[in-house]
Amino acid sequence: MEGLKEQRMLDFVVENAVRGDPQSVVDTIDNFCRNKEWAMNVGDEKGLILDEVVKETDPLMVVELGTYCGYSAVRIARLLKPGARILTMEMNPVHASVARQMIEFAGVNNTVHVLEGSTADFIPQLKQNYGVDTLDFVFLDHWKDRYLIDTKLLEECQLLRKGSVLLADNVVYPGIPDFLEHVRTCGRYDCTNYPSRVQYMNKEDALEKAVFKGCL
Ligand SMILES: O=c1[nH]cnc2c(O)cc(-c3ccc(F)cc3)cc12
Ligand SMILES: [Mg+2]
Repeated sequence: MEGLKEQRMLDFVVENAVRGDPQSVVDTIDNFCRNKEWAMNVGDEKGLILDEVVKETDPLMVVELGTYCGYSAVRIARLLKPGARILTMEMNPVHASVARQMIEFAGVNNTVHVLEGSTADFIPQLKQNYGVDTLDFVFLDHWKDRYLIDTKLLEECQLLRKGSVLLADNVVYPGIPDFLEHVRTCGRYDCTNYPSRVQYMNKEDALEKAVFKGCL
């Protein structure tokens, strides 16, 4: 097996999925991860919960923290109405490159824009450099040590408004205790836990939804 797992995943999608069909890309990645090589996409089980929260939110402005190979960006984009936008941030240049190709293949590149670099740099730039007013939906799926810092940064940058929805992956495994403690006790969020399992494994995990109640 040459090269990186992520490159092999992209090759498998190009070989087996239907160009321009985001559902086929999602299904093919899940097939790859179940039957060939595990990878840390949010996956099909937690993906169904993600779908439900996206559909109930029906967002126009989405930010994703942690693109990886683009699976959840494609998964979210396939549910959005015309004019909706996803800005997704990825630190790892190889993953960002694979994600851009995955998003292009799925035909959602007019909806999804990959920002290569750190959330610490990009979040404070969203209003001025990316024309963002406030965010309707944020998917946190990057690194456990960044969830809380970045949530506070989103607040400080006035990017959240009453009703903004944060959805966090991995709150049980790998586990994000400081983030959970904050959103559940600071008084500014209404929280809901969605028990599930680690992608493609029989191990407990969960998603946490935190709806911002406004600054006052
Ligand atoms: O590092 C991660 N970032 C974002 N999402 C993740 C995710 O959904 C799962 C895991 C993960 C799960 C099981 C395991 F044995 C090893 C890593 C890591 C990340
Ligand atoms: Mg995750």
